[in-house]
Amino acid sequence: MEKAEARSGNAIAQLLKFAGPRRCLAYVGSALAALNGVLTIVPLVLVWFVLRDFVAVAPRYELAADATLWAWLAFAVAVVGALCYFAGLMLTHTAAFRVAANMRKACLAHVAKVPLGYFDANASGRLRRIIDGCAGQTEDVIAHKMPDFIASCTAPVAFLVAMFLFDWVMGLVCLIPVAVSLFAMWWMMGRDVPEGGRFFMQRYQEALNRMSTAATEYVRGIPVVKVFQQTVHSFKAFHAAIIDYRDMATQYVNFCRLPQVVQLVAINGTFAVLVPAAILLAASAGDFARFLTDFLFYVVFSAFTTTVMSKIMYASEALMMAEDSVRRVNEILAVEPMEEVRSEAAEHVSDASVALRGVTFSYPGAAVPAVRDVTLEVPAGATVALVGPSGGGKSTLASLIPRFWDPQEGTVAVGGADVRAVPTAELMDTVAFVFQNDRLFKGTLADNIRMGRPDASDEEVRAAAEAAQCADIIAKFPEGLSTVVGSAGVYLSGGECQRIALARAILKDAPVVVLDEATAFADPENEALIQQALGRLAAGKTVLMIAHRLSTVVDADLIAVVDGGVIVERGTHDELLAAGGLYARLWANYQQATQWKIEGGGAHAA
Ligand SMILES: Nc1ncnc2c1ncn2[C@@H]1O[C@H](COP(=O)(O)OP(=O)(O)OP(=O)(O)O)[C@@H](O)[C@H]1O
Repeated sequence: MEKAEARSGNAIAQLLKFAGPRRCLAYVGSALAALNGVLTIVPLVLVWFVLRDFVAVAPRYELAADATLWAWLAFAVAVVGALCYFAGLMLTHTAAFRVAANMRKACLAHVAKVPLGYFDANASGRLRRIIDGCAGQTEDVIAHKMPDFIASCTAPVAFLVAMFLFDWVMGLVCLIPVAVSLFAMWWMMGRDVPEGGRFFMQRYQEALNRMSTAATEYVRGIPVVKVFQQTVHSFKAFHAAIIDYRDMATQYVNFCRLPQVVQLVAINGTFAVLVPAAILLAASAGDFARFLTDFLFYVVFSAFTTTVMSKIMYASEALMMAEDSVRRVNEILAVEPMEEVRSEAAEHVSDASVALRGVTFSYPGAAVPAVRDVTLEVPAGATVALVGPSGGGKSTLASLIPRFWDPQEGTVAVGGADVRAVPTAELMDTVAFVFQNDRLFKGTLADNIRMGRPDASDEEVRAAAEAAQCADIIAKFPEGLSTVVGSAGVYLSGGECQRIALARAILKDAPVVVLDEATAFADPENEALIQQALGRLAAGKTVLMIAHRLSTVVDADLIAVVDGGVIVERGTHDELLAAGGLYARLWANYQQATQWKIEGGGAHAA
């Protein structure tokens, strides 16, 4: 609730900045809306003139010569008012679309520059909700609510002026409910109290986010709940999120109860003050006919007040939403981008070596570093394996090479150049990264592979698929490489997805390959195919491999054992076995586990 809570006015100004030069459309649209607010009063006044003329000559109505003129004038002003409103809306809509589009573009352009590791901590669903949802919300605010709000504010001002044309005492009486209603609205939304509307939208959105995240976790975990016969309460986070949301909403409703009732009574109760005032004033009215026509004007106006105040109320709510949207979008835009080196200061990759020197890195907000003072040289063409207990820091080390994060201390060099000084495109061309759970995008298998090198020919895509042992996947579907991933009936197992991802990396043909080996493959057949694909990918390349199964690292040029964020041992397989340290223990455990598997399998077969 600190600096981010821009006031509604600021929020609109910040939103309009996204419209660029087109924000003048929003200003002109708002001016037209303001004019329309004034013009809605004028026909009421003119109709009152008609009434006054008729009352003055009653019952010889044909003598009211000007009445027709006033009536036509009222009609003309109403038409001009409607045209102003229409033109204003057209302009605010154009500005609103521009704001929403530019907001989306700014966020997308910015997230493209933030460290890739940012996406680990910020689920794609949450980012999508902010980028798309907030932009959508602001569209409605700029296009409709802002002009409505302005028109609704200028109308009472115009009325204040008009009021002096008639009976100003009755005019003042009519304004009492308006004043009470504005006070109630300020009470609900304007005050800087923690339970007030100003902060409600932020807390409401946060509670909703927590609830939807917890709900997703809950749905994902349903199989576990069923298998272990747990109740809903086992999902404490979901339950707590619902209770939290309920408490927050209840607190807000309790807070709003009194001011909302006062406001609704006030905006609907103009008659309650107008009629007694009229009764009191009638006794002292000199010209009763004139008094009656004035009274009629205020009767018509009181209905108008209700509409105006309702519009102000809804617009205020929308402005609070805009404020919240701006805050969320600003949160994204405030994420420190990864600096792109200026071309004159750029360093270029000269070979396929990788070197980490004195590297220390802590995740944002983490109390202890995930890796500490790590130095590791990987000569061009060598295969280095990172092994070690879970949580030791292997993936973190590997992720520093393609700049998922930048280390706080030390340097990471590829081909002799500090990765921070290598232009992003050059670094991405040099390093291929194969994740444990590589995702496939909605699109054909060929599109998914071609992402490795967009200008690759169909033949090259096919060759990469074959090298990655994908022949059986392609043969499985009648449309082969043109099969759309994610369409009905197209399901790829984890191992199959990884082979497609390997084909993508093979097609990319980058000289440095960072491999995060999958912990578990679906079946031995898949595993053997993946090993072959990995072999094809690694041939002739510099490979940094995070290995979970030690059988794959036996032939590595160097094995680095990572534990507690530091490299505790390094050497070849034989050297490390001879040293009898952590690696030797891990190897013994691994051998035992494999033995157990074989025996278990044998027993099962028997
Ligand atoms: N995105 C993240 N944000 C904060 N901390 C993280 C993040 N990713 C990993 N960590 C922490 O950093 C430490 C090292 O994790 P890392 O994933 O690098 O280990 P690992 O050796 O690759 O483990 P595994 O073999 O289980 O994949 C762990 O304590 C982990 O909790």
